[in-house]
Amino acid sequence: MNISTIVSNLKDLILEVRAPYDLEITGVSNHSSKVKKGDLFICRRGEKFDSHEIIPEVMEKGAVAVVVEKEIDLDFPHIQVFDSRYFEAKVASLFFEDPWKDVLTFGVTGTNGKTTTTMMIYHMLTSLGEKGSVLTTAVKRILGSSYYDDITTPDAITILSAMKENKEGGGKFFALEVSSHALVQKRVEGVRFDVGIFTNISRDHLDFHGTFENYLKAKLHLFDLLKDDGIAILNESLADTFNRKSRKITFGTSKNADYRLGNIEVNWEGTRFVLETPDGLLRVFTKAIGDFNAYNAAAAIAALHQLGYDPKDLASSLETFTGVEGRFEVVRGAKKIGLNVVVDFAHSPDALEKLLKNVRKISQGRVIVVFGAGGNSDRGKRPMMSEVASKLADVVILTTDDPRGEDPEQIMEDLIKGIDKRKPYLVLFDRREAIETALTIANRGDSVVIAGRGHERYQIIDEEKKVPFQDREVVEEIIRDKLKGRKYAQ
Ligand SMILES: CC(=O)N[C@H]1[C@@H](OP(=O)(O)OP(=O)(O)OC[C@H]2O[C@@H](n3ccc(=O)[nH]c3=O)[C@H](O)[C@@H]2O)O[C@H](CO)[C@@H](O)[C@@H]1O[C@H](C)C(=O)N[C@@H](C)C(=O)N[C@H](CCC(=O)O)C(=O)O
Ligand SMILES: Nc1ncnc2c1ncn2[C@@H]1O[C@H](COP(=O)(O)OP(=O)(O)OP(=O)(O)O)[C@@H](O)[C@H]1O
Repeated sequence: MNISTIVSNLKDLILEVRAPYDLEITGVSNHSSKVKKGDLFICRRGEKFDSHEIIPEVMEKGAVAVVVEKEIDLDFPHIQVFDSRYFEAKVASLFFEDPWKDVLTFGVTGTNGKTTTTMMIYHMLTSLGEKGSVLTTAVKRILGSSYYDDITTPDAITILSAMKENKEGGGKFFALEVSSHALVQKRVEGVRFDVGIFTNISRDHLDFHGTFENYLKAKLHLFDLLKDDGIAILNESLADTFNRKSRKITFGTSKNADYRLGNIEVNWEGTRFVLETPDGLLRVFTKAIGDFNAYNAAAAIAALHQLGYDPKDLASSLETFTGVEGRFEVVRGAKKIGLNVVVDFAHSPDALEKLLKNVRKISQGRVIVVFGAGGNSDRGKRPMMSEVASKLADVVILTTDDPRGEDPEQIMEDLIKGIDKRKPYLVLFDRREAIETALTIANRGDSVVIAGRGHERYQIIDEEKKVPFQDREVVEEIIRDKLKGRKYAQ
């Protein structure tokens, strides 16, 4: 691709071009560590860094031109644009040849359930023999190959190059989890979706969005990115917020919902419910535990049914969906010491409430919960989470999550504010000790819930130092030790 192609396709986004029109671009990049020879490098102003300042470094690494947002005196091929991030998304789509075209693309947003709903779509389609790819917090799989990354929704270049790989490898669909951060930072601006799903909204990420209205607005923007014949699928509670031209389909429990859920039953084996679809009644079972998973399944089924898939095929493929790592994940080995242990990613008040209500519903014994709160994030949700825990668990053990750059003592103070002091609670900063204590004080038949970090493989301390720690692995190690020492729950 040459500069001329970029200019003719994206002229409205460009302020000034100071580069030869026949200059060939063989790649696009946005981070100095990823620059390759022949690249067009996009300079961005970030929270921590301004890559306009490292142009000499990227030139040395082989970039042949740069995109700048600031007016700078530069004797090197460059294009000045109004908005680097928006331009990045559009130029990446151009460079990777609009890889969302002729491929079924799904974007899933919402406060909770994004990963699960996206993975349900992926599971149903692959079970039905379709080839495709998925990007979520927990699973990133481009056709056959998987990789791990902390970010939920990657940057525009990563997404669009993955979409191209998917399309070139014969992928017929691409399912993408879309965070509200990504929507604000224009990471998905270069994609057009066949289906956009909005699972639900409750308080989260207000540190980033400032107000709940901004948070909602950010999420709703997903629907501006639908293809002309794209479909918007919303939780019925959000139906009134939708004022776009696209086709709107709702799911929920009221009789107005297009896909109406009923008779939700949850046990340690999974979740069962009935779904009234526009084509008749469907009985659904999934091994993913939790009544909220019935809602996630309803959204996923609605999406595929609207695209023409047979609802019965969808329901039968969902039967083998076992859930997502770190989401209501039952640690099987805990049965050997007589306990139910659940590892879950719930890190918002709403998710914690739904999780604990479900565990309570299917448990005979007491419910003991271990959780903390992440640092450098929404402080207001911390006391709300402990209030929920005090209300719904018999014993609360407060511990450390990812403190990142924040003082764990400060985070703990925020958490303690919401605790009901008349009920049993403990404060144990060391997460391993907190988990071990929960497993030790639990009696046979009790349930221990370890919330907040789900599948995550390390804790982030001292701003960005990563210390290996995975809740499920720690539980398994403690159980092994207990079995060796024969310290069974009584
Ligand atoms: C606060 C935030 O969202 N930051 C995101 C943002 O980074 P940034 O552009 O501000 O980065 P920066 O470090 O200031 O750097 C500025 C520019 O210099 C470049 N740079 C920087 C350093 C360097 O050595 N060389 C270099 O070229 C960077 O590539 C960037 O272009 O844009 C980056 C690329 O799109 C993101 O990776 C990064 O996410 C960081 C890692 C992050 O943790 N974000 C979280 C808050 C987030 O987005 N979370 C949501 C999920 C939330 C949830 O549901 O829980 C997500 O989608 O993951
Ligand atoms: N539909 C739902 N409503 C409320 N809570 C849910 C729902 N689905 C999942 N949860 C809860 O939220 C947790 C995270 O689920 P999931 O990973 O699917 O959500 P997410 O939106 O992808 O989260 P994140 O954005 O943090 O990655 C689950 O472990 C469960 O406790």
